[in-house]
Amino acid sequence: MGLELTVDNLVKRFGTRELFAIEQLQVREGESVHLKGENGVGKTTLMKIMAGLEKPCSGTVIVTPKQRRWWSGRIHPDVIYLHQTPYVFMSKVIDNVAYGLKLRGGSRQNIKIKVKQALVWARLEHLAEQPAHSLSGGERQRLALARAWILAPRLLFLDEPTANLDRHSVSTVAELVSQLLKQGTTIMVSSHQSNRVTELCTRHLLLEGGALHEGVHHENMPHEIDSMMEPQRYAQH
Ligand SMILES: Nc1ncnc2c1ncn2[C@@H]1O[C@H](COP(=O)(O)OP(=O)(O)OP(=O)(O)O)[C@@H](O)[C@H]1O
Repeated sequence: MGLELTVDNLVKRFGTRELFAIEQLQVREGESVHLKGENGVGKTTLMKIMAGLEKPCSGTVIVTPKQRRWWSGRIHPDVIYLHQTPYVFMSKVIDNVAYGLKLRGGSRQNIKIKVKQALVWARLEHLAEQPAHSLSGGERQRLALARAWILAPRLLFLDEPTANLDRHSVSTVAELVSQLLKQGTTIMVSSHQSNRVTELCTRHLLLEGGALHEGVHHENMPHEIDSMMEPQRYAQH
């Protein structure tokens, strides 16, 4: 059964200010969603609530097939939220990539193989031994994507993944996101403007004036973009 996330009557307030009230939203497996909206409208807050990292004031977010009340504090293992400014541990790049997989358990040999695959996938192999905190903005985004990729999420929230990146870095991030889509990962990406990553999306939502508006669907827009990568090389994980 496909993963489905359903939002019902979600309200978020900070003090007396109502940030948004969202009656209904469904995200189905395989979708690629651009969450658009001006700075400060609540994109981050909404995605964090959907990812189970923040509580709404009222309303529900339910994911099926595993029904779960996200704000009970439990994070769904198939859902990952990547922050706009990726957090890195004070350790080497390779250890940052391995972290989540080690928490999940598994043989050392298997973890080693997957970490290597993730580093190659995100084009970070040459930086494997470098301290993660010394990475550039673009490299950090790739590290964040590698850490997500290695855990094979079914739903991935990307919060402004191209903020402050130059054109080349945006293209590289777009290529990695394109790979994730081809592998079947459902993606919601927030950005106040269109860019090469949001262009991969077939569904567009606009958060404006505290309400969510459905945009245009481009059903047949391919997820393909020019890529120098070998697409299916590490498709299984
Ligand atoms: N913990 C908090 N307490 C009070 N206000 C908050 C809190 N978190 C966020 N806000 C406010 O809620 C509003 C929405 O913030 P949010 O980060 O969700 O917006 P955004 O659409 O993601 O913005 P941007 O595009 O600039 O990242 C902002 O005005 C912010 O200051």
